[in-house]
Amino acid sequence: MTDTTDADIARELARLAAQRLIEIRAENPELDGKALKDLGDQGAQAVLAERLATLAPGDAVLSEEAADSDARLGAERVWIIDPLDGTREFSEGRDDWAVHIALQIGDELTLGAVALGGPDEILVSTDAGVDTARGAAESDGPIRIAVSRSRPPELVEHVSASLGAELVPMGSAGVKICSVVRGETDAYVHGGGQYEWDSAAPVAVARAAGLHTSRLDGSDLVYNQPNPYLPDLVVCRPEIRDDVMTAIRAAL
Ligand SMILES: Nc1ncnc2c1ncn2[C@@H]1O[C@H](COP(=O)(O)O)[C@@H](OP(=O)(O)O)[C@H]1O
Ligand SMILES: [Mg+2]
Repeated sequence: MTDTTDADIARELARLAAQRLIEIRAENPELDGKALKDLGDQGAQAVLAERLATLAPGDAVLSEEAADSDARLGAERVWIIDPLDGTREFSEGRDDWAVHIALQIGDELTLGAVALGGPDEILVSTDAGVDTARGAAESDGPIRIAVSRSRPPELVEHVSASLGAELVPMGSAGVKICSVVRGETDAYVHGGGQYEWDSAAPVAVARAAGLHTSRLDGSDLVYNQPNPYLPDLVVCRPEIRDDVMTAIRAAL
């Protein structure tokens, strides 16, 4: 199977799940809070599980919404998926949520597709143009750091203060990483907890766009590990990497 075909599968999976999520919200106007979160998580997971079984039979899957299995550790091909990232924002009727579809082959995160707030806006790491998207929206003002709107890590306040940066709150790790890809922000800094599915797909897109991606200590983000807990990361424009990493070191 070629990368192109895998990218087509990833895009299609992201599109179908995002479409389903839009339908779920429209069909259940009386629901809010936990009930809508659960319906969204389960509905998107069901679509993805069904389509993966058809489009990529034999591949292993690591999903936020499915039981984990050791089988993925010995598998050559592993789809790392978050059927609904930004669950809280989805349940509040906002559009800062995403569907994450990544493919790990062997030791390598080979591609990612991220649907942003619905089926019409999908970033795929293999698309021409991903690498030039951020150029259009460069800013001369202060560095803009995307940060969780519901639980901003304290560390980011320190990083922001030492860089003289502006914080831009939004939901979903995928939305935040893609905001850097699209030049709407300059960095995403996160610490304190997250899992592989929260970052794999958008990190693949960010790498394809030429952005810096790493753990807060500068080490590589590594996927398909026995424990999928991957609690911190930084994604930023390469031009500001040294300043951002210096500020993070001082804040840790
Ligand atoms: N401290 C933490 N521990 C575990 N997961 C966290 C976390 N902070 C953020 N996340 C996860 O990262 C995603 C983005 O969060 P945020 O919008 O606050 O930045 C959310 O994924 P889900 O919506 O898939 O649960 C959230 O659960
Ligand atoms: Mg998530």
